Amino acid sequence: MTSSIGIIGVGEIASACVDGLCARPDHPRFFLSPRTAERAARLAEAHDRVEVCASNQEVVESSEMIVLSVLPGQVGSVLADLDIPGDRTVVSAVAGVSTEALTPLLPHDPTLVRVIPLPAVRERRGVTAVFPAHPATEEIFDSLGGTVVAADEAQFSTLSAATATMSAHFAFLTGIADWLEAQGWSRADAEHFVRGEFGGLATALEDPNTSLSDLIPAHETPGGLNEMLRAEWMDEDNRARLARALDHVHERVTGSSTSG
Ligand SMILES: NC(=O)C1=CN([C@@H]2O[C@H](COP(=O)(O)OP(=O)(O)OC[C@H]3O[C@@H](n4cnc5c(N)ncnc54)[C@H](OP(=O)(O)O)[C@@H]3O)[C@@H](O)[C@H]2O)C=CC1
Repeated sequence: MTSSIGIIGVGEIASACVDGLCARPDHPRFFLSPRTAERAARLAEAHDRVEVCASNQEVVESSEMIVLSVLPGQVGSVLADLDIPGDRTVVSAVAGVSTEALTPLLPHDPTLVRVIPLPAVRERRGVTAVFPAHPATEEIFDSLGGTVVAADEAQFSTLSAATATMSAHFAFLTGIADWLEAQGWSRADAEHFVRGEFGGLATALEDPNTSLSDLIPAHETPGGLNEMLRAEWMDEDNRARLARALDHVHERVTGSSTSG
């Protein structure tokens, strides 16, 4: 595995990666940007071989692989201040900023890989999209839960669009709790019940031998209540609206620029 990883942008997703990787006793050394001092200090205190550098450039000097995990609107100014040698690998987690947009910001032409890590990497259960194929990057993210490698950047961006569905999932669960509350349940009981109902379904998702479409009949009785709700709620119109909403997000992520 890569022996040293630098992190520029020690935010939510990068710290989830560091926590996840540091669960392995043989984890790489980490060199963190000093910008988010409190979070970087927590990571350095929690794990062996994790150091906070004096500057972003020191992160670059110390690391074989540099994970770039700032917000899309920050990436231009962050890279303008850095000199990244051509023998480094830059792994960009920055959403929606294409290789074409990043390349002019990396004049020494380091290897550039794009990834979409998800928060579950912290528990080593996050499947990360990677483009292009890059064995060292895949090894890192395989150890955090798995990877899918896109054949081209257009295909990669479809997974970026798919990640936009997470909060809608929670909005769906909130809608069920809202309905229960409107029927007279306390908010606490309604939420407790919905959390239990859906938390229990995670196990079904973990079985790779059952396709998602097979999980539908596995969770309904013919002519039963689940079938009734699904047919009325997730009808053709609703599925088409979901596909259209994904199209719109996809259009947004593919029309990217470094100004985010
Ligand atoms: N969260 C997620 O689930 C996912 C996020 N992403 C992408 O990953 C990137 C990071 O997201 P996330 O972790 O959620 O965002 P955060 O806002 O939590 O993290 C961004 C970090 O970058 C730091 N930063 C800003 N400017 C600089 C700088 N000049 N030098 C060093 N660090 C700097 C910020 O510090 P400060 O707070 O001081 O500004 C902050 O700690 C984004 O592009 C996002 O789109 C991709 C997949 C999933």
